[in-house]
Amino acid sequence: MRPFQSRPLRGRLPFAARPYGESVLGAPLLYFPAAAATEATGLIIAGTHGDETASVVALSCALRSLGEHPLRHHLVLAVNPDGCQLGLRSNANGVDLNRNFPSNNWQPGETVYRWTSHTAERDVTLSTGKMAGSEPETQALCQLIHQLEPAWVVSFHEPLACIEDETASPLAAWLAAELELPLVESVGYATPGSFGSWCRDISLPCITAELPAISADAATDSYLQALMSLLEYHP
Ligand SMILES: C[C@H](N)C(=O)N[C@H](CCC(=O)O)C(=O)O
Ligand SMILES: N[C@H](CCC[C@H](N)C(=O)O)C(=O)O
Ligand SMILES: [Zn+2]
Repeated sequence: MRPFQSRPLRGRLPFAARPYGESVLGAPLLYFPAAAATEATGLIIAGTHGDETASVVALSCALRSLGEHPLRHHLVLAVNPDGCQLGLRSNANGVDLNRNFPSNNWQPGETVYRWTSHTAERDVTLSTGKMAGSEPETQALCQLIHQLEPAWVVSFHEPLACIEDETASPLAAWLAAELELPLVESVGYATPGSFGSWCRDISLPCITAELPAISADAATDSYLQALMSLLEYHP
């Protein structure tokens, strides 16, 4: 496969991003729209957890490597720009956005995560939000999805090193093969109020791509072609 864009020209983003809302701290929430959306157009998102930035950087590199080639799928590089800027899993309100979606299984109170992938216990606490869908980043993404009506979503996280799809769809199997990661039906623990839970409620196919614990540099090195292929995916 390509690269389409020669490396000297990959420094800048090829398209202007479009705002779809504002974060808690007033940062624009940005997406790159597909050039000509059809029934097969999907949505790719990353940076829901602001401390999981290898996929944000590697997807940006893939976008820049495609150059001005029309974008086939919509792309959100950073669902949680405040978290990305501050190095937080949560948004600026201390809410784990992937426990804040207005899904039927949303739960009030605290949620926990692991300090690093070498920590056995999940003992770092965050909030799930004052109510389901309380956060501007969550609300704006839900609204964007209702507006765009994508056929599927691939949601990038780190560092569990798997492709999760409860339906084991052809796209998930393809992505698992491209990224050389195992295809699983579940990440193995409950995630009430997660994006995937909300997608299930609205019957929107959702695949979670969990990269391994990897630097942005290594992710770009290892996954550039696969991510370019995902941006261009057509069955
Ligand atoms: C190790 C990392 N800080 C972490 O918390 N990992 C997972 C969640 C991974 C993710 O949200 O994509 C955890 O075990 O809670
Ligand atoms: N590591 C992610 C897993 C997400 C699971 C996915 N199925 C979803 O619903 O978003 C988390 O703890 O938030
Ligand atoms: Zn995550």
